Amino acid sequence: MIPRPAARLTSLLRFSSLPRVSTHSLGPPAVWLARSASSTSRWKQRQGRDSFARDAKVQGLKSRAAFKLLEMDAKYRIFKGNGQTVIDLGYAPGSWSQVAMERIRPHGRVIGIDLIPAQPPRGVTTFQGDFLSPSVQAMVKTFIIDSHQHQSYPPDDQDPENPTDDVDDVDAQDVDRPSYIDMERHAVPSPESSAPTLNASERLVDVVLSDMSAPWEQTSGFNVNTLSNPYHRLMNTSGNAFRDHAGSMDLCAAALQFASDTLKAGGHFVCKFYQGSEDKLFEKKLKSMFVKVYREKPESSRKESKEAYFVALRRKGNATVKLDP
Ligand SMILES: C[S@@+](CC[C@H](N)C(=O)[O-])C[C@H]1O[C@@H](n2cnc3c(N)ncnc32)[C@H](O)[C@@H]1O
Repeated sequence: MIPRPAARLTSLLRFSSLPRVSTHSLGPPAVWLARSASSTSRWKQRQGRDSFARDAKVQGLKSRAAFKLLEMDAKYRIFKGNGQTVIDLGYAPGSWSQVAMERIRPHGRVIGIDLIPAQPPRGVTTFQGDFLSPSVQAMVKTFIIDSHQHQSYPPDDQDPENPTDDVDDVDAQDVDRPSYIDMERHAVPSPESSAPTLNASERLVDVVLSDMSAPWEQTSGFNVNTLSNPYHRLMNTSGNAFRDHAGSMDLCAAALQFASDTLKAGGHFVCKFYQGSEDKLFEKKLKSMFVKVYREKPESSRKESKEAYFVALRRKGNATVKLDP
């Protein structure tokens, strides 16, 4: 039985966020307006009835998705504690990153990647870009290696539970990284932009998480100009089960290829998918690379959704996968 979220998450309450407001909005295309109003009220009604959504709000978590990861972590011990490196693919709005950060603080690091701009949770380093793009993957890999070489921890005599005020002023790590526009410039695959192949000693990641799901057309939230919860502006399923399944398998494949290149021996991998005909083949690939592989449908995942998760534990030392590009 999963402990009540409120009991387990009191320490996450300290995560508060100041909304960063964008100054312009183009507004909705006229054709979406009618659907937008009704789907917004349906969404609001559903959220109102949803105890996980309410708990998330009360506890300062960026979305109800946090509880899925908390359930899986309670069952499988995905995080081993202080100092780990966690990659959070499809991090926005950031509740999985909040959970991961809480588990691996004070010396761990969480690196989030998402298609859409979002205000990163405190202490999380983020990139905006399409993770299916080899140039984005290459940039993240290079960042992991470079930042590992330059990693600096606070002095030992500083109490990690009570960091000094100046640490509190920093919302997200200030890293020297290319802008989104720089990334887009390299979006056309070229030999230089393809992801570098890493040798075993350059595999520095402890956990790869992927909650990516393909954003569908915007149907609500056109009047929301804040980055603090961009999630509400996207639907993450198309309503077409095969399309959702096929899209999710592409995202899973990209996440697994990245895990194959970056995860340490013994590292863990968690990946969302929409159930369908191709998931067995993907599970087989996972079993070739990890000691244990489980399918999970967390209690907090909506019953009516075909969404589920693979939890793959303990990467085998020399096992790699090569997936079709
Ligand atoms: C369900 S949300 C993730 C919620 C998140 N785990 C949390 O706890 O806040 C799925 C996210 O995947 C992102 N996504 C989908 N396809 C992507 C891609 N190709 N590259 C990067 N992010 C992607 C979407 O933009 C969306 O923000």
